[in-house]
Amino acid sequence: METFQFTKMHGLGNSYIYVNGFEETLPEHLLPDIARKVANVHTGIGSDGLILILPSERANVKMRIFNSDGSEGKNCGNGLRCVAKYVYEHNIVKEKKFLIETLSGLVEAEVHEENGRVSCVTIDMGHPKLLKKEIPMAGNGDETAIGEIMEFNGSKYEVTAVSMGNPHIIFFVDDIEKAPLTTLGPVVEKDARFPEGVNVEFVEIVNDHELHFRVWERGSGVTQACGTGACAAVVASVLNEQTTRGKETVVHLAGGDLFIKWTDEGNILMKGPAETVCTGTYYYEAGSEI
Ligand SMILES: N[C@H](CCC[C@H](N)C(=O)O)C(=O)O
Repeated sequence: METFQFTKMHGLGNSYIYVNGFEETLPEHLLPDIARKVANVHTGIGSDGLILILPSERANVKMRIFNSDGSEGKNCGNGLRCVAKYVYEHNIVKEKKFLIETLSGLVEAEVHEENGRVSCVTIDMGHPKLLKKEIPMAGNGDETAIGEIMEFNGSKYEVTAVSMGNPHIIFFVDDIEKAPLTTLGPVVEKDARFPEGVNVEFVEIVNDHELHFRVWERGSGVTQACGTGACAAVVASVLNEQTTRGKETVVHLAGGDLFIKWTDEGNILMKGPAETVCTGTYYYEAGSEI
Protein backbone atom coordinates (compact mmCIF):
# COMPACT_ATOMS: atom_id res chain seq x y z
CA MET A 1 0.00 0.00 0.00
CA GLU A 2 1.41 3.39 -1.08
CA THR A 3 0.43 6.78 0.27
CA PHE A 4 0.81 10.44 -0.58
CA GLN A 5 0.02 13.65 1.24
CA PHE A 6 -2.58 15.95 -0.33
CA THR A 7 -4.17 19.36 0.14
CA LYS A 8 -7.71 19.96 -1.10
CA MET A 9 -8.17 23.54 -2.32
CA HIS A 10 -10.83 25.36 -4.33
CA GLY A 11 -11.33 28.49 -6.36
CA LEU A 12 -15.03 29.47 -6.23
CA GLY A 13 -15.98 25.84 -5.63
CA ASN A 14 -13.81 24.46 -8.47
CA SER A 15 -11.85 22.08 -6.28
CA TYR A 16 -8.80 19.96 -6.96
CA ILE A 17 -6.59 17.63 -4.93
CA TYR A 18 -3.14 19.20 -4.83
CA VAL A 19 0.06 17.17 -4.43
CA ASN A 20 3.35 18.88 -3.58
CA GLY A 21 5.82 17.50 -6.11
CA PHE A 22 8.68 19.21 -4.28
CA GLU A 23 8.17 16.64 -1.50
CA GLU A 24 6.89 13.50 -3.27
CA THR A 25 6.64 11.93 -6.73
CA LEU A 26 3.62 10.01 -8.01
CA PRO A 27 4.11 7.30 -10.68
CA GLU A 28 3.60 8.98 -14.08
CA HIS A 29 1.65 6.02 -15.52
CA LEU A 30 -0.80 6.08 -12.60
CA LEU A 31 -1.64 9.81 -12.76
CA PRO A 32 -4.86 9.44 -14.81
CA ASP A 33 -6.09 6.68 -12.46
CA ILE A 34 -5.14 8.66 -9.34
CA ALA A 35 -7.02 11.69 -10.74
CA ARG A 36 -10.14 9.60 -11.37
CA LYS A 37 -9.96 7.99 -7.93
CA VAL A 38 -9.30 11.07 -5.79
CA ALA A 39 -12.03 12.97 -7.63
CA ASN A 40 -14.67 10.37 -6.77
CA VAL A 41 -16.86 11.77 -4.00
CA HIS A 42 -17.94 8.26 -2.85
CA THR A 43 -14.74 6.19 -2.91
CA GLY A 44 -12.15 8.99 -3.08
CA ILE A 45 -11.78 12.48 -1.67
CA GLY A 46 -14.13 14.38 -3.99
CA SER A 47 -12.92 17.06 -6.42
CA ASP A 48 -12.93 18.20 -10.07
CA GLY A 49 -9.55 16.54 -10.52
CA LEU A 50 -5.89 16.42 -9.48
CA ILE A 51 -3.22 19.15 -9.64
CA LEU A 52 0.50 18.57 -9.24
CA ILE A 53 2.74 21.37 -7.94
CA LEU A 54 6.18 20.69 -9.42
CA PRO A 55 9.68 22.15 -9.77
CA SER A 56 10.25 24.00 -13.05
CA GLU A 57 13.33 24.86 -15.10
CA ARG A 58 11.53 27.84 -16.70
CA ALA A 59 9.60 29.35 -13.79
CA ASN A 60 9.35 29.37 -10.00
CA VAL A 61 6.94 26.42 -10.10
CA LYS A 62 5.08 24.20 -12.60
CA MET A 63 1.41 23.18 -12.52
CA ARG A 64 -0.06 20.05 -14.13
CA ILE A 65 -3.83 19.54 -14.08
CA PHE A 66 -5.83 16.33 -14.54
CA ASN A 67 -9.61 16.39 -14.97
CA SER A 68 -11.89 14.04 -13.03
CA ASP A 69 -11.99 11.67 -16.04
CA GLY A 70 -8.19 11.36 -15.89
CA SER A 71 -7.47 13.48 -18.98
CA GLU A 72 -4.71 16.09 -18.65
CA GLY A 73 -5.67 19.72 -19.24
CA LYS A 74 -3.25 22.40 -20.43
CA ASN A 75 -4.34 25.24 -18.18
CA CYS A 76 -6.54 25.94 -15.17
CA GLY A 77 -7.32 29.44 -13.93
CA ASN A 78 -8.76 28.47 -10.55
CA GLY A 79 -5.94 25.98 -10.16
CA LEU A 80 -3.33 28.67 -10.84
CA ARG A 81 -4.70 30.85 -8.04
CA CYS A 82 -4.63 27.93 -5.59
CA VAL A 83 -1.10 26.91 -6.66
CA ALA A 84 0.04 30.51 -6.12
CA LYS A 85 -1.50 30.53 -2.64
CA TYR A 86 0.03 27.14 -1.77
CA VAL A 87 3.61 27.87 -2.87
CA TYR A 88 3.65 31.29 -1.17
CA GLU A 89 2.19 30.01 2.12
CA HIS A 90 4.57 27.00 2.10
CA ASN A 91 7.62 29.22 1.44
CA ILE A 92 8.36 27.47 -1.84
CA VAL A 93 8.30 30.98 -3.30
CA LYS A 94 9.27 34.05 -1.25
CA GLU A 95 8.24 36.81 -3.66
CA LYS A 96 4.64 38.03 -4.00
CA LYS A 97 4.93 38.12 -7.79
CA PHE A 98 6.28 35.04 -9.57
CA LEU A 99 5.96 32.82 -12.64
CA ILE A 100 4.03 29.56 -12.95
CA GLU A 101 4.69 27.16 -15.84
CA THR A 102 1.73 25.34 -17.39
CA LEU A 103 1.55 23.01 -20.39
CA SER A 104 0.40 26.02 -22.42
CA GLY A 105 3.17 28.41 -21.31
CA LEU A 106 4.17 30.73 -18.47
CA VAL A 107 1.82 32.97 -16.49
CA GLU A 108 2.57 35.59 -13.82
CA ALA A 109 0.88 35.33 -10.42
CA GLU A 110 0.57 38.00 -7.74
CA VAL A 111 -0.64 36.98 -4.28
CA HIS A 112 -2.61 39.37 -2.04
CA GLU A 113 -2.20 38.76 1.71
CA GLU A 114 -4.66 39.39 4.57
CA ASN A 115 -3.71 38.59 8.18
CA GLY A 116 -0.75 36.49 7.09
CA ARG A 117 -2.64 34.31 4.60
CA VAL A 118 -3.30 34.65 0.86
CA SER A 119 -6.94 35.67 0.42
CA CYS A 120 -6.95 36.27 -3.31
CA VAL A 121 -4.63 36.10 -6.30
CA THR A 122 -4.25 37.97 -9.58
CA ILE A 123 -3.08 35.92 -12.57
CA ASP A 124 -1.90 37.48 -15.83
CA MET A 125 -3.30 34.78 -18.11
CA GLY A 126 -1.52 36.09 -21.19
CA HIS A 127 -3.11 36.61 -24.59
CA PRO A 128 -6.14 34.63 -25.82
CA LYS A 129 -5.77 32.69 -29.07
CA LEU A 130 -8.53 32.97 -31.65
CA LEU A 131 -7.45 31.19 -34.84
CA LYS A 132 -9.19 27.87 -35.49
CA LYS A 133 -5.80 26.14 -35.69
CA GLU A 134 -5.03 27.49 -32.18
CA ILE A 135 -8.30 26.39 -30.54
CA PRO A 136 -7.99 23.74 -32.18
CA MET A 137 -11.14 23.22 -34.27
CA ALA A 138 -12.12 22.16 -37.78
CA GLY A 139 -12.31 24.68 -40.62
CA ASN A 140 -9.87 27.14 -42.16
CA GLY A 141 -7.11 27.26 -39.52
CA ASP A 142 -6.23 30.87 -40.36
CA GLU A 143 -9.77 32.06 -39.64
CA THR A 144 -11.43 32.82 -36.33
CA ALA A 145 -14.84 31.54 -35.08
CA ILE A 146 -16.59 34.68 -33.82
CA GLY A 147 -20.38 34.58 -34.06
CA GLU A 148 -20.02 31.47 -36.26
CA ILE A 149 -23.09 29.34 -36.96
CA MET A 150 -22.56 25.71 -35.92
CA GLU A 151 -25.12 22.90 -35.81
CA PHE A 152 -25.35 20.56 -32.83
CA ASN A 153 -28.09 17.93 -32.35
CA GLY A 154 -29.94 19.29 -35.40
CA SER A 155 -30.15 22.90 -34.13
CA LYS A 156 -28.10 25.90 -35.28
CA TYR A 157 -26.23 28.06 -32.74
CA GLU A 158 -24.13 31.22 -33.00
CA VAL A 159 -20.86 30.44 -31.18
CA THR A 160 -17.44 31.97 -30.46
CA ALA A 161 -14.28 29.89 -29.89
CA VAL A 162 -11.39 31.08 -27.70
CA SER A 163 -8.25 29.34 -26.44
CA MET A 164 -6.73 30.29 -23.10
CA GLY A 165 -4.16 27.56 -23.63
CA ASN A 166 -7.13 25.21 -23.43
CA PRO A 167 -10.12 25.20 -25.79
CA HIS A 168 -13.43 26.98 -25.05
CA ILE A 169 -16.65 27.50 -27.00
CA ILE A 170 -19.07 30.20 -25.81
CA PHE A 171 -22.85 30.26 -26.33
CA PHE A 172 -24.77 33.47 -25.47
CA VAL A 173 -28.16 32.86 -23.80
CA ASP A 174 -31.01 35.13 -22.66
CA ASP A 175 -31.43 33.38 -19.28
CA ILE A 176 -28.46 31.62 -17.64
CA GLU A 177 -30.83 29.55 -15.46
CA LYS A 178 -32.20 27.94 -18.63
CA ALA A 179 -28.81 27.27 -20.27
CA PRO A 180 -28.76 23.70 -21.75
CA LEU A 181 -25.72 22.86 -19.63
CA THR A 182 -26.21 19.09 -19.22
CA THR A 183 -27.95 18.47 -22.56
CA LEU A 184 -25.84 20.49 -25.00
CA GLY A 185 -22.62 20.52 -22.90
CA PRO A 186 -21.61 16.86 -23.27
CA VAL A 187 -22.56 16.78 -26.96
CA VAL A 188 -20.39 19.80 -27.81
CA GLU A 189 -17.52 18.65 -25.53
CA LYS A 190 -16.95 15.54 -27.63
CA ASP A 191 -17.90 16.96 -31.07
CA ALA A 192 -15.46 15.72 -33.73
CA ARG A 193 -14.92 19.29 -34.98
CA PHE A 194 -12.87 19.80 -31.78
CA PRO A 195 -10.08 17.21 -32.09
CA GLU A 196 -8.90 17.80 -28.49
CA GLY A 197 -12.43 18.20 -27.10
CA VAL A 198 -13.66 21.55 -25.76
CA ASN A 199 -14.85 23.31 -22.60
CA VAL A 200 -18.43 24.56 -23.12
CA GLU A 201 -19.57 27.87 -21.64
CA PHE A 202 -22.94 29.67 -21.52
CA VAL A 203 -23.06 33.43 -20.96
CA GLU A 204 -25.88 35.86 -20.17
CA ILE A 205 -24.90 39.51 -20.61
CA VAL A 206 -26.01 41.86 -17.80
CA ASN A 207 -24.31 45.07 -18.98
CA ASP A 208 -21.06 46.23 -20.63
CA HIS A 209 -18.98 45.07 -17.63
CA GLU A 210 -21.00 42.23 -16.06
CA LEU A 211 -22.10 38.77 -17.12
CA HIS A 212 -23.54 35.50 -15.80
CA PHE A 213 -21.63 32.31 -16.62
CA ARG A 214 -22.09 28.54 -16.42
CA VAL A 215 -19.75 25.79 -17.64
CA TRP A 216 -19.65 22.19 -18.77
CA GLU A 217 -15.94 21.37 -18.55
CA ARG A 218 -14.02 19.08 -20.85
CA GLY A 219 -13.18 16.03 -18.77
CA SER A 220 -15.04 17.13 -15.62
CA GLY A 221 -18.60 18.03 -16.61
CA VAL A 222 -20.50 20.72 -14.68
CA THR A 223 -18.20 22.56 -12.27
CA GLN A 224 -18.91 25.49 -9.95
CA ALA A 225 -16.37 27.67 -11.73
CA CYS A 226 -13.82 27.71 -14.53
CA GLY A 227 -11.19 30.44 -14.53
CA THR A 228 -9.93 29.91 -18.06
CA GLY A 229 -13.55 29.65 -19.18
CA ALA A 230 -14.45 32.95 -17.51
CA CYS A 231 -11.51 34.61 -19.28
CA ALA A 232 -12.67 33.12 -22.59
CA ALA A 233 -16.20 34.38 -21.90
CA VAL A 234 -14.98 37.95 -21.38
CA VAL A 235 -12.97 37.78 -24.63
CA ALA A 236 -16.00 36.42 -26.51
CA SER A 237 -18.26 39.11 -25.00
CA VAL A 238 -15.90 41.88 -26.15
CA LEU A 239 -15.49 40.37 -29.62
CA ASN A 240 -19.28 40.21 -29.96
CA GLU A 241 -19.53 43.87 -28.82
CA GLN A 242 -21.42 43.00 -25.63
CA THR A 243 -18.86 44.21 -23.08
CA THR A 244 -16.17 46.89 -23.13
CA ARG A 245 -12.52 45.96 -23.64
CA GLY A 246 -10.19 47.39 -21.00
CA LYS A 247 -13.03 47.61 -18.46
CA GLU A 248 -12.80 45.22 -15.47
CA THR A 249 -15.72 42.81 -15.94
CA VAL A 250 -17.38 40.91 -13.09
CA VAL A 251 -18.20 37.33 -14.06
CA HIS A 252 -20.89 35.70 -11.89
CA LEU A 253 -20.12 31.99 -11.81
CA ALA A 254 -22.14 29.40 -9.89
CA GLY A 255 -19.50 29.41 -7.14
CA GLY A 256 -18.96 33.18 -6.96
CA ASP A 257 -17.39 36.14 -8.78
CA LEU A 258 -14.21 36.60 -10.78
CA PHE A 259 -12.91 40.02 -11.86
CA ILE A 260 -11.43 39.92 -15.34
CA LYS A 261 -9.95 42.59 -17.60
CA TRP A 262 -8.85 42.16 -21.22
CA THR A 263 -6.29 44.96 -21.33
CA ASP A 264 -5.60 47.19 -24.34
CA GLU A 265 -2.15 45.56 -24.44
CA GLY A 266 -3.89 42.25 -25.17
CA ASN A 267 -3.30 40.23 -21.99
CA ILE A 268 -6.06 38.99 -19.67
CA LEU A 269 -5.92 39.75 -15.93
CA MET A 270 -7.99 37.47 -13.68
CA LYS A 271 -8.47 38.24 -9.95
CA GLY A 272 -10.25 35.97 -7.51
CA PRO A 273 -10.13 33.94 -4.30
CA ALA A 274 -8.28 30.73 -3.44
CA GLU A 275 -9.15 28.63 -0.39
CA THR A 276 -7.63 25.67 1.45
CA VAL A 277 -10.21 23.05 2.50
CA CYS A 278 -8.18 20.29 4.18
CA THR A 279 -5.00 18.19 4.16
CA GLY A 280 -4.58 14.45 4.51
CA THR A 281 -3.07 11.14 3.44
CA TYR A 282 -4.33 9.20 0.40
CA TYR A 283 -3.79 5.41 0.21
CA TYR A 284 -3.43 3.47 -3.08
CA GLU A 285 -2.05 0.17 -4.47
CA ALA A 286 1.08 0.93 -6.56
CA GLY A 287 1.26 -0.44 -10.12
CA SER A 288 -2.44 -1.33 -10.27
CA GLU A 289 -5.46 0.27 -11.91
CA ILE A 290 -6.57 1.71 -8.61
N1 LIG B 1 -11.44 24.47 -14.12
C1 LIG B 1 -10.30 24.97 -14.86
C2 LIG B 1 -10.32 24.60 -16.30
C3 LIG B 1 -9.94 23.21 -16.46
C4 LIG B 1 -9.87 22.97 -17.90
C5 LIG B 1 -10.01 21.52 -18.20
N2 LIG B 1 -11.39 21.07 -18.04
C6 LIG B 1 -9.56 21.26 -19.62
O1 LIG B 1 -9.26 22.24 -20.32
O2 LIG B 1 -9.51 20.10 -20.01
C7 LIG B 1 -10.14 26.47 -14.76
O3 LIG B 1 -10.44 27.01 -13.69
O4 LIG B 1 -9.69 27.10 -15.74
